[in-house]
Amino acid sequence: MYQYKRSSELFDVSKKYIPGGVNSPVRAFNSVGGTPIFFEKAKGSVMIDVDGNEYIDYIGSWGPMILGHAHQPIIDAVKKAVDNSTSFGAPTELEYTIAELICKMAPNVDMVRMVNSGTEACMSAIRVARGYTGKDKFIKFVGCYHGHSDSFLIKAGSGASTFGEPNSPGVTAGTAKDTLTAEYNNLESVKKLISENLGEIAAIIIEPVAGNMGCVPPDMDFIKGVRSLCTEHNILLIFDEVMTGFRLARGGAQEFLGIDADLVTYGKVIGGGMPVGAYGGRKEIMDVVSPVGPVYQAGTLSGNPIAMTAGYTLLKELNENPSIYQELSDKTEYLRKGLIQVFDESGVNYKINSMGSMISIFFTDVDVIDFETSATANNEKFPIFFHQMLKRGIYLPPSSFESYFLSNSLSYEQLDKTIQACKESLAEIK
Ligand SMILES: Cc1ncc(COP(=O)(O)O)c(C=O)c1O
Ligand SMILES: N[C@H](C=O)CCC(=O)O
Repeated sequence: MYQYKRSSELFDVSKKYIPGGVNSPVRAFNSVGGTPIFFEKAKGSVMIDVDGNEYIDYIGSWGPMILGHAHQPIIDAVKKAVDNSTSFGAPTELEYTIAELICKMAPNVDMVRMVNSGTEACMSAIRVARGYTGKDKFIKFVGCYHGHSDSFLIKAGSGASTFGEPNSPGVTAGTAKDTLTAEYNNLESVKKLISENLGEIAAIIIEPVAGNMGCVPPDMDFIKGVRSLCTEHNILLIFDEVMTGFRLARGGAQEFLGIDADLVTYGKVIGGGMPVGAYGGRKEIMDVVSPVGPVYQAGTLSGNPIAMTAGYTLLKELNENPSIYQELSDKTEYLRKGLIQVFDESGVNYKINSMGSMISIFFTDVDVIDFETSATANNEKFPIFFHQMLKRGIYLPPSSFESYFLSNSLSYEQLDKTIQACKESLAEIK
């Protein structure tokens, strides 16, 4: 029987010094209730909390733990790197090495600039698109999340929707007016915005496989149509690959879907769990970035040697072992089939979406194709399921608006345990 005594104590004292006791809102368990679990350590796919409870992890630090926690080659490389200093604030050879590797792995990326988070990467990519095209407006999709910079907090997914604040106070009307919102998987909504704002749109930014309204794969006609519209109207297509980059395939969603982007943003994965982000694209576009061009973007700790070491070690392994992607897909498919079987037996309404190693369960009977349909699953069943799974040692994202991320360190035995836990949990929510 799991008990959360120490987590509870830590949550109480944290709330005194940290807003809501957490450093990022989705961690607070607000939409599922109860006490957030405070963790002490993790190895592979198992996380251990401060009360000594063990969980099979389906968050993977929100994506980067593709090969599992405390992956030995990353730990060894980082230990070695810290001896040489934790930051120089000056260029290092490693920055060139990882940039070259990213450009080799990712299609349409000739140049890449490192930043410190996915938010910074997306914010900078929009600035570059504006600087390159000389236009101000951009289109995003309802329920997609591109970080917490002002212009993205308009109908945003992830924590913003979980907390019922898709439009955040603090974002001025002046900023919001340049963010146009279309419906995911609805090409007509994109066409309409373009025709209403002809010649004014710099970029369309999209999660090519959405993960911040749960996992919502793109309809291929839709995503191809978005690409064509961008080409036709001189709009830059920005793929936000903070979740999908180097996860769906070596070349991320661009390779996985066979669609070319003009700019791409990356995040957590390229830091192997350290705080990193990056944006990149064709040379002619990236040449507008300072100090070559006039678009200013900087970062004191950008290209941090420890983060670069962790990221390079992970990317190198992914690059050299493409079978990892097949293994991950096979495991996700095994889990999906197992879940379908126990859900069908249970009689509980559900939909499961998955793509590559991203998967989500939705407690709804409508196909989940956009934010509106995803929101139908944000109901009373989800918190019950979440806590039933938790007490059986399965750690899922504490919000119905998040994707699960599988790690290749998951064993088939752990997947079976998860399916069995799901079967038992469903019996509790009928
Ligand atoms: C698709 C996407 N873009 C951007 C971000 C923002 O990244 P970060 O939280 O590192 O700022 C996230 C995750 O939070 C994300 O999932
Ligand atoms: N959806 C977000 C990242 O992928 C959730 C993580 C966070 O905002 O803390």
